[in-house]
Amino acid sequence: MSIENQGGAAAVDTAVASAEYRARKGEEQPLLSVRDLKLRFGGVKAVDGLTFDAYAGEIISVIGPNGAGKTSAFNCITGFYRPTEGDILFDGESIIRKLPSSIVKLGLGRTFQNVRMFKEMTVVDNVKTAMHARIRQNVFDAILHTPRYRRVEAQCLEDARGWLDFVGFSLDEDLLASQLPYGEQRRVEIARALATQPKMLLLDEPAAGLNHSEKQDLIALIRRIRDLGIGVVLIEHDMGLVMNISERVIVLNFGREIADGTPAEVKNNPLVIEAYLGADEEGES
Ligand SMILES: Nc1ncnc2c1ncn2[C@@H]1O[C@H](COP(=O)(O)OP(=O)(O)OP(=O)(O)O)[C@@H](O)[C@H]1O
Repeated sequence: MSIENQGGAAAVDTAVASAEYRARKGEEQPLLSVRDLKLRFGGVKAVDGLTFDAYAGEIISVIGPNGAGKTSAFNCITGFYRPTEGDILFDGESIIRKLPSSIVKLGLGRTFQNVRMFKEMTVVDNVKTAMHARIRQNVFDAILHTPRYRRVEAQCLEDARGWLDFVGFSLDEDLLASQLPYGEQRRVEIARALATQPKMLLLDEPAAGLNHSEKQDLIALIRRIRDLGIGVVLIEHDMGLVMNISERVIVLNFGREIADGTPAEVKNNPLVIEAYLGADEEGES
């Protein structure tokens, strides 16, 4: 895979994005701050001293060859793995000892490389379930179906439909998740993540398995999410999409960050070119 000659007419004005980022750095508190993060699996350094900041309302991509440590880093940030060393601050608070469910409640949502939904539940119920992560329903209200319970449920239903609409889901909300084509499952997964009301959303390979037109829809959707003021951090192998949409790109190789800059900056970075060429050569041998 090459990272050269990617991007396109619709790519962000990276010079402006870069200047804005530098102006913000030091002035504004980052929403997410990853500090010298390390994760080892036995002798393997999956993440090796990763440090970066991410801000609200910004689209960042984390790229790197297979095995570079991208998903491991995401799993540390979202509480699925406990890092070996380092710290992760979200909204100024350390989250490295928190459970994934608590991290979601703080406002850090995510999607997974392989879609994770309740396959035998309807689409709309899948989204409502995600909302329940934030809503406290009294067990007696639930059993007795009190007016309070019915009011909260009605609000959940309305919000779930709102998020399905927002992601462009146009099929029947009462279909089972297992009945959906793959591209629609991906949309609903993003609706589920949005329903947790994140301040920041981590998307793990959102374009994987999508066709060209679905990718165009995804690009528009990610921009709409950013326009809500939500920070978006994505891991992605589709370089056309990355270069088109990202305001900033962080490049990992062997668990280490080798570049952090605008798409134009990283595309021309010799270390990045070498990392990708090396990966291509390994693939060919
Ligand atoms: N649960 C695990 N146990 C042992 N080693 C692991 C585990 N998860 C990841 N690794 C190793 O850690 C390194 C980083 O893997 P990781 O999946 O984070 O990379 P990645 O950049 O997300 O790769 P890809 O692009 O292929 O998804 C690899 O060497 C991988 O083999």
